[in-house]
Amino acid sequence: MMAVDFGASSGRAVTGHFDGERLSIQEVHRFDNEPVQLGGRLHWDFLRLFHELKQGIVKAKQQLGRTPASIAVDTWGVDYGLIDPKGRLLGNPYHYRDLRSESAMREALQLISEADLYAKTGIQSSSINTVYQLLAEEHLRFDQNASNLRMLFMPDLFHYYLSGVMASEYTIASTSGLLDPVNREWNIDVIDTLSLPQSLFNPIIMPGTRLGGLTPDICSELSVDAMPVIAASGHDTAAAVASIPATSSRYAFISSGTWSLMGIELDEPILTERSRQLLFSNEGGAEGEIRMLKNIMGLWLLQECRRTWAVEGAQLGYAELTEMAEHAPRNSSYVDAGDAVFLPPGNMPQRIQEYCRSSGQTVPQSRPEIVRCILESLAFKYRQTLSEIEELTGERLEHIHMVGGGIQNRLLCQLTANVTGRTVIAGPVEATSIGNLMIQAKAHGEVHNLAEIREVVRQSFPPETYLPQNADEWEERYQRYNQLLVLQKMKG
Ligand SMILES: C[C@H](O)[C@H](O)[C@@H](O)C(=O)CO
Repeated sequence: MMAVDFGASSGRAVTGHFDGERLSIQEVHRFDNEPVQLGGRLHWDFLRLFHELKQGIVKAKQQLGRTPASIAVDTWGVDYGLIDPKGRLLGNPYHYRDLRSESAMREALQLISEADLYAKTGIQSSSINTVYQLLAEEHLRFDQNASNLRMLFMPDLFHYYLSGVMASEYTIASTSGLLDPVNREWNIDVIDTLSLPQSLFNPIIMPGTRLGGLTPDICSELSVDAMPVIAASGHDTAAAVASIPATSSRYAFISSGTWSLMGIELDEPILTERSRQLLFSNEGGAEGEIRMLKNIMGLWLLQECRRTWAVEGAQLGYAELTEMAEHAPRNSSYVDAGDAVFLPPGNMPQRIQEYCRSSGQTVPQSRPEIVRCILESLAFKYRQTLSEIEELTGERLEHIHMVGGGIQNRLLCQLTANVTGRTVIAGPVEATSIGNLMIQAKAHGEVHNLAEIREVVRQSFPPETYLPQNADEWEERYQRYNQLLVLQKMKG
């Protein structure tokens, strides 16, 4: 089998061999995912990404010596492409960090209240949500043809160009702010209230659905057989959560990458006014369960600092940045890693210093101090989010499973254990690709449910454990962080 995982900053094609007990994986192609600023708007470079996908298929066949048994694509959430009646893509998809949807969000909330929208869709209100992006869409506002257009989320868009089949896979559709989290279907009432054409939306399919084989064009272009295209779990976070090597059900998870998605798995959504105020979303899982989670800015803060420092002439690797933070002077400045001020691209070191200055804190000057401030602020945000999850569920969670590329930052894993006072179980790094591959294995009937998938992951990719250290010292520092946030909120 092969999985193609598109993250917000990089992508990879990974082959997987499942022998009935263990999964072994091989990365056959890795590539950068660089968005493009064009005419003041931020876009994904879809043609480039589709080319990289095809490179991945060619290299997978070379590595395996035959066409893989199947393929599935997963990507980040919320973004989409529009397809015209002739099946053509109407331009490069917009990037969710493009701020075009902010005004559309304000307009939408004139038509339906935030509380009502949350009760009907269970998604935290954010301008990145697909619902607001669609309302900002020129093609829908001014195009006579609007009612003949079809919307395909990023993984569905790749699957369409591989198989010719249009459909909306459940987990990715659940990131839109347009799905009813109870019946797991489009919320027509919301769609009509916002005057979006119903014809835009494709039928919802559940994870593991076979869409069809590769098109003859793709097969002849790449000299491969028509392997099945499977809509495994299109949303990368859902694929990552599916591969958590958990033994019990009472744990919190953190899917760590460009974003940190922190939450818990539930049978049914929590749609209370309190969960809305705390900015929790109810996204869909690989077996129809609910991932109640919060979007936290994550390592995007570090990625953007690294990009800014590169422009200043300092090419710094992530390991180097972490090393610097390990030896940084004692930090006492924090930012709220949930604050939307950090969403758009830009000079992040300056934005962090400005945040500390305007909140009356010591301003971190050096790069090591800024990295340390970021990592500690993330760990404190995880602690705050953990207590909110426990408040909403009424349960104490004994440990935290951390998965994804971000766990390679061992300092952040240890800080998370220290600040939360809980055991952190870290792994696998390639959780998204592994989850994608194992849901394909399920579609092939090789495994039957999430519990079996997690047993395979545990045996194949043993996780690492971090135990809390110096809990008292971190408890006192967390209280200071909390006071700071409360003050910030009061200052609005
Ligand atoms: C916008 C983010 O991509 C989305 O909210 C998040 O869930 C994700 O997909 C992270 O990869």
